[in-house]
Amino acid sequence: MQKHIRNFSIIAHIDHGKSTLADRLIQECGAVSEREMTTQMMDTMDIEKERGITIKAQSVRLTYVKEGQPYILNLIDTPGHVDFSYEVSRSLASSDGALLVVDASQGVEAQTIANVYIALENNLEIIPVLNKIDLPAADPERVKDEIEHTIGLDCSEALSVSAKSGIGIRELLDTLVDKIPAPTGDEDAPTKALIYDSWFDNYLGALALVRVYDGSIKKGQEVYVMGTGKKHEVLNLMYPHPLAMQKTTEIKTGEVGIVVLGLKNVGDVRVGDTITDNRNKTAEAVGGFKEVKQFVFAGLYPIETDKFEELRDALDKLKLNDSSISYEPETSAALGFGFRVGFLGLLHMEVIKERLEREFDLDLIATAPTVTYKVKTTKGAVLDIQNPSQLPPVNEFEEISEPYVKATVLTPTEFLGNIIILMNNKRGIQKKMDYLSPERVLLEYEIPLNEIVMDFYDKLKSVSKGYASFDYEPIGYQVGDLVKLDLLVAGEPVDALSIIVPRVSAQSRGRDFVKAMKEIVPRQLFEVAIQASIGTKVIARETVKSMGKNVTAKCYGGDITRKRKLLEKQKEGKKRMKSIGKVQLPQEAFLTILKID
Ligand SMILES: Nc1nc2c(ncn2[C@@H]2O[C@H](COP(=O)(O)OP(=O)(O)OP(=O)(O)O)[C@@H](O)[C@H]2O)c(=O)[nH]1
Repeated sequence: MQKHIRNFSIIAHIDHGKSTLADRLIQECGAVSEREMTTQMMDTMDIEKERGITIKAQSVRLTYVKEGQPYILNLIDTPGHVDFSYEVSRSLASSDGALLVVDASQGVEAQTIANVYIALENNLEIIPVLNKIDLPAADPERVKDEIEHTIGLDCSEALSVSAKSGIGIRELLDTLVDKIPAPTGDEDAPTKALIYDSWFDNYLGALALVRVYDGSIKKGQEVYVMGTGKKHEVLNLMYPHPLAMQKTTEIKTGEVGIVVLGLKNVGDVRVGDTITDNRNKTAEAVGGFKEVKQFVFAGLYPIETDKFEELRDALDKLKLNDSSISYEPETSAALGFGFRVGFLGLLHMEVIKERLEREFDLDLIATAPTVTYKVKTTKGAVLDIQNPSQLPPVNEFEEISEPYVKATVLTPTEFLGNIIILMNNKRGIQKKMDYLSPERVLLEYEIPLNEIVMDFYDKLKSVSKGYASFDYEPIGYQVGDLVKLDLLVAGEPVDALSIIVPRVSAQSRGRDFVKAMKEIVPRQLFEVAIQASIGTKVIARETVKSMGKNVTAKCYGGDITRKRKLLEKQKEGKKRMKSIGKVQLPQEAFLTILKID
């Protein structure tokens, strides 16, 4: 019965307690035993548990009994980090309501606002929930005012809870049953189900997590996937659960479930696609949501050149689970064969690189991340450039455009000055400044995305002692006065180190770049010139002096084990080095540009 189903997501700024709240709801509904209960049940990947962040949205089906009536609750825990906002958008597309969790000791932050907008776009019933009221610093009244002021959401009936100690959890469950609308699909219409997540399981193959809008999906049914135009037999059906998925024979109207079609490739059950009955097709697919789009691109190269095929295999396997990466082979004169990989953002890039190294035992060099530039050539073509070294010569193009974003920053007022300086340095244009209270202020900027994919987060954190929060959304392209800056090591241009920079700051960037490189390039047996150039014009130069002697000379005789250790260390260091011509460069040299202002 649809009237006893509630489909909802939990949305919040990072660390405001979504995963902890999900744990508590799971526990309260008795979906896992005391013994099985671990913290952050819904964060199943190792990296998620280690970093304490949610990367993939997860679903769980719960049963809650209110006044003797059992209700089916389909809960979706969503990630809070901006890189993974498309996960939020697809979770919300399949929900009827959202619990908006706000840390009562902190208040509204950048992702609180961003996620509420996605929920509003999907016409969801939003229930404000003030979490962490057990903390002495909790100030629910102030935070309610903030929510009303920034988002315009009525907070008179907002709930106060502590996900940690369990205060207010029953009331929350009762409220969501009362307030979140039940699904309203047509039970007799042809099957219509939205795939809102898919992943690869080693035993079962590609799995599709669906929300059924009309009709139902039955075991043994012949279904038709509208986007791919292929028909498949439903081999199995399950209800989602972080520990033990429960088998079923039918997923009914309004329900959420996992469909097993025996497919080898997740590409056959793409997120956003619609499943219908092969003999009785629905007229229209379910309306979509934000497409996954890669914003950040970087070259990934194996340190050992013969590992290229292994890297390809590893990427193929990762893609089975994380369809949000893109990759194509590229070659670099300096680094050999590798891939240009597209990511959702910098955190996503870090996570993928770490998984490739850890799960597939690869040593990789990542080049500096970059955005997609649009280059209009003199012949009238528009090229998408995701690798600075591929920018055509200056006389072959008319203009370069770069992607811009609307950036929202929330900060305690004491850091306002620092943040304005930072945003100006990053070419940001201020669009709004709104005091939420005498202590907190909201800023909106238009800013080139490229400035953000460099080390913006770290800088923002350091100028605000970690208190400012930040979110962004793309707003299209603008023409920029940009040039390519090349780096030469011992007279050789290193293509993997080229970057695109604004002309006005090219000179100073070039100087800082060579200075920083000088610190990183180890002394060689000969003198090494490090130069920055624009076209053929050298604009900055530093020299790394020759070393000549063996490092053990430092040991003044004596302790032989110390000598041996040093030699071993030197050897170990060499393994992680990359030879560029005659010069050995360490891995971090390729990310030097991220370190300079
Ligand atoms: N004191 C207190 N701490 C809480 C409460 N709820 C969550 N926390 C803590 O806050 C931190 C963040 O909680 P998470 O549940 O991981 O937050 P999240 O919103 O899921 O974070 P992401 O998954 O990274 O987006 C953890 O250290 C929790 O233990 C609460 O009610 N009271």
